Amino acid sequence: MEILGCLVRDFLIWFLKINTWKAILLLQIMISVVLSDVWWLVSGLGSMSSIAISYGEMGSAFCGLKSDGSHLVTCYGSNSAITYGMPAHFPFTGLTAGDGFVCGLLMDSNQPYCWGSSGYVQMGVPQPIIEGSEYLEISAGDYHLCGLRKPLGGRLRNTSFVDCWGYNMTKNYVFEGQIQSISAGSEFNCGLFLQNRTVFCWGDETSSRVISLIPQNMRFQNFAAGGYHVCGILEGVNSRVFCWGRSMNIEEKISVAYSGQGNVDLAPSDPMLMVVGGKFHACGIKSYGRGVICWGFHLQTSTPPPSGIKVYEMAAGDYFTCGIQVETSLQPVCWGSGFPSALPLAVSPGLCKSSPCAPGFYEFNHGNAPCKSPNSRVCMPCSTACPAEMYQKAECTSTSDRECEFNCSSCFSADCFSNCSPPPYSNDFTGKKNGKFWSLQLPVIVAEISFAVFLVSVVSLTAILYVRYKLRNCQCSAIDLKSNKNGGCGSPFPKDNGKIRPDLEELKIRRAQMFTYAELERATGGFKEESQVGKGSFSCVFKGVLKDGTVVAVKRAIMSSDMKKNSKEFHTELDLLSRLNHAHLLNLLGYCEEGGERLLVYEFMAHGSLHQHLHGKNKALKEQLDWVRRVTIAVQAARGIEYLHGYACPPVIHRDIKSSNILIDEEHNARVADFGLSLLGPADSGSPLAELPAGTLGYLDPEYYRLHYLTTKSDVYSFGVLLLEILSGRKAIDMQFEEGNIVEWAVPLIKSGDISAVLDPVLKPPSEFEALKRIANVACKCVRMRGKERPSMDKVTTALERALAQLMGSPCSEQPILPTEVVLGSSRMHKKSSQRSSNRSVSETDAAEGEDQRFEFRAPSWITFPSVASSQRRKSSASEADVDGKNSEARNVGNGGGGAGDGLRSLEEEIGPASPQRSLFLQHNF
Ligand SMILES: Nc1ncnc2c1ncn2[C@@H]1O[C@H](COP(=O)(O)OP(=O)(O)OP(=O)(O)O)[C@@H](O)[C@H]1O
Repeated sequence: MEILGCLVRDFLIWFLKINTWKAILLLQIMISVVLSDVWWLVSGLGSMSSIAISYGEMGSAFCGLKSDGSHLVTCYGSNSAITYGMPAHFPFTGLTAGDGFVCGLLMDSNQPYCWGSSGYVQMGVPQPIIEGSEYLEISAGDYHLCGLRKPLGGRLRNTSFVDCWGYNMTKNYVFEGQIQSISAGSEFNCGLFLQNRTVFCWGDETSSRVISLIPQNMRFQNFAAGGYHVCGILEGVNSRVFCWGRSMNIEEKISVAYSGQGNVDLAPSDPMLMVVGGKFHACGIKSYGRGVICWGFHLQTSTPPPSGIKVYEMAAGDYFTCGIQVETSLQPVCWGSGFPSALPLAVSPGLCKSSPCAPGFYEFNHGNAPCKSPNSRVCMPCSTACPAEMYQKAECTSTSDRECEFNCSSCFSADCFSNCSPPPYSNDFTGKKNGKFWSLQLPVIVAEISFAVFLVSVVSLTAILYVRYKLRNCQCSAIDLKSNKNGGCGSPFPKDNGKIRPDLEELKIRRAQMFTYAELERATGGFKEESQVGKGSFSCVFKGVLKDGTVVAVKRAIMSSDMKKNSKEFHTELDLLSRLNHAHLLNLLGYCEEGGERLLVYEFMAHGSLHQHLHGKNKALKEQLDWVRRVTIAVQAARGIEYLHGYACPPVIHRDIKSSNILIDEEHNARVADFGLSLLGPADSGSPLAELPAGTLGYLDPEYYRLHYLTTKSDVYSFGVLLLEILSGRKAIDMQFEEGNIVEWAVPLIKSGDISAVLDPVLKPPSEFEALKRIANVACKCVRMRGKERPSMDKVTTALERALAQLMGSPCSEQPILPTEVVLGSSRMHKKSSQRSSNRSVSETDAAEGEDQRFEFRAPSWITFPSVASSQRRKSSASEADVDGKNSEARNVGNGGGGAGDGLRSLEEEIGPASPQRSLFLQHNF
């Protein structure tokens, strides 16, 4: 509701910002929805078309079928493997492209042929291929290609066959029902059933959620998959676009707005002829006038789509899109980021077909015929019915598009007026024609003006009332605060009143406060050495006392030229950080940014860090940390991380879970610190999406370190190392032992059943030894080499809670009684949906189900949830038994935990190089 309120308010503000006349026109246009029915054509990130765009680390390249009708291909771009490796003499029916490669459907054999380079799809005719198989359409995702086989007759006429090649996809898929077309997204594919016009998808939906979000009852004319979303044009009169997936919704808009890196526009309501999908955006050709409109994510540096031109064919790369303009000798124009805006080659505006154009299409002919063969032609979809204010001058025929003209007697848009106005210098008001014009238009204009005045009055009145209402509310809350606290003296954060200590709980749910450098300097006694309580790689931490008596920890960045950061980004990120709110996260209270100084102000943790307890010089501290305390700390830290992954909005990957970032407060409760620091890391490359792995040696997830594949499971790995550290009392890396790496030392011992060899010799083994065994098994699962095989944090938390209950001698470990029940953010809002297809294929069903490794959108974190009992939470965890160590560890022995070295070696072969841009986009924005 709050979000809706914000949107309505934003809309009103924006509405008032634009001038009244425009506002009225807009309102009228909104009121008059154009009813239309269209046939059209689509092409996506990888769908087949006469043009295709390859993208990726090797550079981008545009390929198209030549405009002379020869069906030969021509390419342009910075990926030389594509431009030089292009098979110049093979005629193709259509093209598609993925990350680093382009594929064409060979005209002669109807088989795909690829060129460029890909670690996953074989270049040439992809292998293995069923001999003699012929394809109707091909479509490429990031690292795979799929082909829809030509339909068979007989009893198989209602069965469709799709063959795929590439990363995680090499399979022959069989579907019940006739598929009209397919379109590949980044790591998934979708198809449109011919009969019931529903879309189904299959593949990996981890990052996109396109499978679980498929609209069940919507019928589509056609559709296109993008990187992490799908957009389709709905059947019916208004040909509206409907999109689903991760990059297209309102949460994205909010999260991207907070990250300050770009914008997310929502899908338009205009009738569309065609849509294409880029990595995180989509573009469509409007049904009338063939203008382009784009939505979804766009970087702030993106060039907007061209206006005032007619586009006939479109294809999308990752962050840009190109279209063919017939008016400029069939040369492509491009917009977005990372590609030239005009390309020096002429390409066909559509695929040549040998059959006559179907109803709703007309034969394209713009001077010279685009197809060489006299019997083939490019068929273009007819524009939809004429928009409001226009009447149909000529119908769509087999050779020409529908023609519409403005109806000058019912103008209400600027376009219409300018079209209907008499030409300049003939403004003769006494003229017959003009006299007629004005006699027709005058009543309309008068009505428009009266309506405008009325509308402006209503909107202004509403705005004034709204502002007054808000102001009154603010005053009330200020008064409330005053009266509630300290007999009405001072603001809730009394910077200037040294006597009043602010309520920390209240601070938690508010944004971070800005401090002056002088204030913090005073609080820490001039950052004197005695105030220093810790030191990190990039900062020193000082204990300080604010003017009001609040004890705080002030983290002061060590000054370096690299630390210069865009001030706006700094604020945006602080804003994000200050929205995290959980009992087991260290709260950010404020910040200071003055000159080169960067200071963060946190709650002070009286008992320092877990690292100090486990590995500090004071041995007594380690002994004081008995098994119950250690496991309690583990449970609480797990809850904090679980919140970051599952409930913070946008979710946060911590990236630096380690014992020195687990702080212990006055009541001996654990708090995860340094969260979101990834968001505060130096931004330098100009591209918001490029960054190198960061973290601490010994805790760093090998998958992330080696392949830059960053997901929430990277934190799970680090947490596994932390668990081993808690159990053994050893440092993550300690070269005084023969086996210096804790994972390589502990995992084989645990797997061989020798848990006692791992336990900290400083403590006696507890009577409930099984509980520690359970935790050791959880730790082993967390440090598995492949992220997909690690449990998610919610499952880890549940398993640890049970172990803690057992350790505390609870008679029923299914109902753990916890020392400190989490108060905030522990309600599970969304049940995770399993990876599934709405129309399962035969071969899909035997595919192994991986662990969840994804982000999910949750209610915003600043909305606090009622506490939910652990047993309740457990119900939503699907397969915790696996985490609990009661089964299948043996099954996973070969998966890495035991043989870390082997796992690392085979990792790059087994796991695709997650596009760093993709993972970092997710990391930054979701
Ligand atoms: N809020 C706090 N209250 C009390 N002590 C703190 C607080 N924050 C940090 N410290 C202490 O300061 C130390 C350094 O913290 P900091 O976050 O700067 O570095 P780190 O996480 O240990 O290392 P790195 O920056 O290399 O990751 C911590 O280990 C802890 O002992």
